[in-house]
Amino acid sequence: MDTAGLFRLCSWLYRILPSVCHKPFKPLKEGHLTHDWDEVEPDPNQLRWKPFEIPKAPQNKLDFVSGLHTLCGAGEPRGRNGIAVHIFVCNTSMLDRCLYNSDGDFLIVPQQGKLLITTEFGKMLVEPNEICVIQQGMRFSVEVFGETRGYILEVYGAHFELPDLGPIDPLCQLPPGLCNVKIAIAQPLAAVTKILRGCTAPEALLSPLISQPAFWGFSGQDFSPFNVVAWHGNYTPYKYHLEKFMVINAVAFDHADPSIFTVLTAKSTRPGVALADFVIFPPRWGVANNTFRPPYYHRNCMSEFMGLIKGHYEAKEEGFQPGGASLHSMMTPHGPDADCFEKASKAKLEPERVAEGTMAFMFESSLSMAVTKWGLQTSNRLDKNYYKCWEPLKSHFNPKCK
Ligand SMILES: O=C(O)Cc1cc(O)ccc1O
Ligand SMILES: [Fe+2]
Repeated sequence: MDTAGLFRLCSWLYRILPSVCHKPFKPLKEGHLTHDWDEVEPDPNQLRWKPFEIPKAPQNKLDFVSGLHTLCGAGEPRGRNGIAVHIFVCNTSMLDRCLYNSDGDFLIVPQQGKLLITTEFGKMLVEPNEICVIQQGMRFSVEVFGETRGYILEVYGAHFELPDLGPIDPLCQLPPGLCNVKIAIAQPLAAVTKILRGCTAPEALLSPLISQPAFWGFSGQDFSPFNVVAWHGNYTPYKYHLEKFMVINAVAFDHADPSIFTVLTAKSTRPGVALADFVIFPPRWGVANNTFRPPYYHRNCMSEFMGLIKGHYEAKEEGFQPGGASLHSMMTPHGPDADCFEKASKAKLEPERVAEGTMAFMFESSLSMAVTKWGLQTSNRLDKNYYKCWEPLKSHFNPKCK
């Protein structure tokens, strides 16, 4: 039970047997999660990763849990203030085991492969271009159908909610803009009544425990952890199709801040400053006049982690690939690559489709994120040449020009 905004979040689950009947938890060596942000020296550079590699089954079988890797983050779960970005790569379903996160909430962004997620509230099929949120404490198990990859934003101490909409949330008309909860958010429909397998596999119920960046597990429960015959309440997992986002943009001139593309936000304790925003860059029209339409060059007070679900990101046609990522730390300069700059500077400013067939996203945080050892070294996916994409930029300043 928790509160977020004006709503008390709470659900009641009616079970065949209470969850409490189980053997003691034991620490487990599983996955590669951490919230040790001092593993390696901080790196203020613009960072970009090539697509994270998905191991091949059957030689290297990984499920959703064993294929989890922490890439970057800040803060920590004990103090209930922080975030982590994880990458998951897997090829095998979680068999006879499930997971809950006692530290925080997971916003899951599948990039390749569908996830069939069984929860205590019901099942959700989550495909690339959809996202789902599994909140603190909710047990779930993930079935996959081949090589699967995606991104996770974890928040400690806050829940995701719709961003404050200000003037685009009219009292007299429906629907309000951006991600409209009334028409768009789907919750699992039915309680699961008949998943009867219990936690019989070794260490079948896994939990990353507060203060331990590791999994704990128990086995020997002879009834299903999903033994819920009915539930009611508003604290549930949910999913959202990114195509349903109502995109708002500048229709006269200038480049609007990407916070207009915020799907969900997790508020920090400082009013107006997000612990983390989940922002998308969907297909849309670009119509602004007298404007350099791609993102401007900028340095700002947020950490910007970006991923690409499909297609090409408008500011970097090459190099930033689906299944890869980038991180621009606070105050680190970044912006369109030289190709994009040249093309957009010469382009005729007619209405044009932007980002057709594409879905890029950003996890933007007011915290200063550090990268893990896996991110900088072990994953071996860091693009050492990223900085070169800006090298061809040349000065066009010519005071004699009319
Ligand atoms: O850096 C990025 O590519 C993300 C971004 C996009 C945009 O349109 C404006 C600002 C911004 O940080
Ligand atoms: Fe940016």
